[in-house]
Amino acid sequence: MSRLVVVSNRVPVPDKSNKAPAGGLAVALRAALEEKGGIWMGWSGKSSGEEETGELTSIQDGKITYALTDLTDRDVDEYYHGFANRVLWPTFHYRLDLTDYARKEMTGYFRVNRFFAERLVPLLKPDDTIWIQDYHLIPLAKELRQMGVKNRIGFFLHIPLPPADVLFAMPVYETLIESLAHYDLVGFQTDFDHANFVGALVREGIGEALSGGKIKSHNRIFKAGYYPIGIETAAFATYARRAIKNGMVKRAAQSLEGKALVIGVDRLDYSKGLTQRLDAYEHFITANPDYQGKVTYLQITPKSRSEVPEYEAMQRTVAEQAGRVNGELGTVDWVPIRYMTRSVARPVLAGLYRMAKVGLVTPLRDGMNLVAKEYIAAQDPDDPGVLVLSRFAGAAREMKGALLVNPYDTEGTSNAIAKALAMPLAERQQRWQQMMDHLLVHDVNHWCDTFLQDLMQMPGYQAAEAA
Ligand SMILES: O=P(O)(O)OC[C@H]1O[C@H](O[C@H]2O[C@H](CO)[C@@H](O)[C@H](O)[C@H]2O)[C@H](O)[C@@H](O)[C@@H]1O
Ligand SMILES: O=c1ccn([C@@H]2O[C@H](COP(=O)(O)OP(=O)(O)O)[C@@H](O)[C@H]2O)c(=O)[nH]1
Repeated sequence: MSRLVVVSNRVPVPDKSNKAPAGGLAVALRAALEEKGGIWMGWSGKSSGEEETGELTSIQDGKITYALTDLTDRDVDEYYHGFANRVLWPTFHYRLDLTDYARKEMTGYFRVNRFFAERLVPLLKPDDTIWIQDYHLIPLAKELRQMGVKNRIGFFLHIPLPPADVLFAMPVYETLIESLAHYDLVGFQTDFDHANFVGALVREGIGEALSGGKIKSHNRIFKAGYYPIGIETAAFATYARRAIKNGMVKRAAQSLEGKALVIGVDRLDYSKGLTQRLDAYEHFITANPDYQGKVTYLQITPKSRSEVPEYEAMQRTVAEQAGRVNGELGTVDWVPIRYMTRSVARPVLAGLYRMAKVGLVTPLRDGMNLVAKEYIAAQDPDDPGVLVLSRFAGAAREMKGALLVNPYDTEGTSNAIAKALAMPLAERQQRWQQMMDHLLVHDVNHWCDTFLQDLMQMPGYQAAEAA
């Protein structure tokens, strides 16, 4: 059986001192690695200062070897904060206004990808299956091919892929598209992302769609498809059921004093639509005065990528906005918004989701959004809450029982909050059941298995295949 080699920017190394269960992606990939045996390689999250680090740190856990590399300060700055998070992230999230393209950082991005390839090659065996994750590592297959690697290589993009008009505004788009042609399978989160990719190739005259999801481009035939990522649905539902015994969850429930809970959980990221969401909540409270003092909105927003200027600026904007709404609408015995920037462990999150009558997931653009799926998995079947979901989250392609909103439409989102809070039990149950049935089948193992099955069906790397 062929070994699996996963490469991602961040590597969820198991931490025995941390009792919190890992996220679904880590669990699914770990399960696949455990079954096949394999390697998970990536950045340690640490900087080695000015000097390039010599050795990979290797951690053995059962049949899995975690292989971690430090990066220099310059690498972290140019590759991660710079090109990945100031060019690729905003462009792929349709935010050309926030894209800050610089040639130096682009060079750093390609340099770090080559560095990853150099580190990976000595670890590889000829029949390993390689699965590369996300936008940080788009050029990695090309680098590996140049070093003679002929293994099957798959790539999964966790964030959206925008249409050609947006994508082509990025100065280096040709090189990145060409890089994708070195994979055997390229996976996206949704049918829209997949269609945008094929559309961009066709429009540029650099690719054509063949039958069976195959694509001919840059003298290669490879496959592209969509594989919406799932969560560990059944396990998450169990955490949520058990969470009522958790001390912190109990204290949170008592502190509500009977008020209806509305919850939002997002990294502090401009793609998550936080300012628009706060506007919508303010509008809801103002337009529905009967709810004053009867509802509490808890927004859990761990800080993220704080070294990137746009993220740092957002920390102030969102905190000030939450403070202003509380100042203007709050009373001596009611705070409309509880806003926190500390992260919350997943078992506690599961309990909070279950307690919440409304899950507010309103990104301006999101690859998938696992919070939307976790909120549904955590609900009590006898009294489920309602998901208010942005139509621009990848999750909206699957979660048909949600109240879909346009997050730019303040009044529309405000109306959806009101509708969710007033929704009769029978309708809530019918909507929830439909989504839960879907999530139980389309869980994270399903995502992992379908991607790997499709990858294994590819014939392997043949440079002259399409000639
Ligand atoms: O590693 P960070 O820079 O701290 O960022 C955290 C992760 O954010 C992104 O998540 C995406 O993947 C999710 C799972 O597929 C998806 O639900 C979500 O919509 C995406 O935004 C990023 O793509 C990851 O690489 C980061 O680790
Ligand atoms: O305080 C927090 C906030 C978020 N999360 C987890 O972070 C993930 C966020 O994933 P999502 O796909 O929603 O967005 P991303 O941050 O990857 O863009 C989810 O699994 C959340 O449960 C968490 O564990 N603690």
